[in-house]
Amino acid sequence: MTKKKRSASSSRWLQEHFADPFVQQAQKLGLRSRAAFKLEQIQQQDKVFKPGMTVVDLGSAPGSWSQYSTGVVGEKGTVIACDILPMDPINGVHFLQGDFREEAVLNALLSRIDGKNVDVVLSDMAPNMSGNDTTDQARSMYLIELALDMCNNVLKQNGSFVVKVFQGDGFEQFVKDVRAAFTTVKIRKPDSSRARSRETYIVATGFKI
Ligand SMILES: C[S@@+](CC[C@H](N)C(=O)[O-])C[C@H]1O[C@@H](n2cnc3c(N)ncnc32)[C@H](O)[C@@H]1O
Repeated sequence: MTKKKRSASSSRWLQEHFADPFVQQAQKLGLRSRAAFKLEQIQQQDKVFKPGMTVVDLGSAPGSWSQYSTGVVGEKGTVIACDILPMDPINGVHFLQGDFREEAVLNALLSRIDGKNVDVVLSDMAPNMSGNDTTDQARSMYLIELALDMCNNVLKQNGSFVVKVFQGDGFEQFVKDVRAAFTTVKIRKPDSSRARSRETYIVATGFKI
């Protein structure tokens, strides 16, 4: 069988990926992805996690945000994670595999959470990109709106929400909706987030209920 030749763009991506200092550092530290450094920087700036907290991690695979959060909340804390893809087990993390857009998956997650008992909702969810900007943006906005609904279902008063949002249609309205629900809202672009990526992170604290 002849090997399929890599496209120029995928070869470039691979070269960039392996030369990336955050990728190298993540491998050295046994982290599942470089995304951990984004959350670490958010924690340094905004102090969203404390030991003993309960965290929900939406779009958790391969697991570096779950690894990072369970490390900070410690044995007395809880991390409940969900992804459409499988995720290898992490000590202290309760993982549910399923599509968060499905009501049955939402209900299964809610059944693992004891009412409005969550301190932090994380969402790093991103849809599979089709290459059509309009479709991709709409799919991504839908996921983050569901994540904001999750906050309304499970967050304690003064809880926090960290969510990846792509700049584009719907961004400004989403920021407004988050501002209505939280007392403080910051828009962050961590150093480890690639400059050319439209991704930003909204860090919202002080959930109003
Ligand atoms: C950028 S990755 C998350 C990386 C993760 N935060 C980490 O640190 O390892 C985005 C994830 O969102 C997940 N995702 C996308 N759509 C989803 C959905 N409808 N339900 C659950 N997970 C979803 C993808 O499967 C993917 O694993």
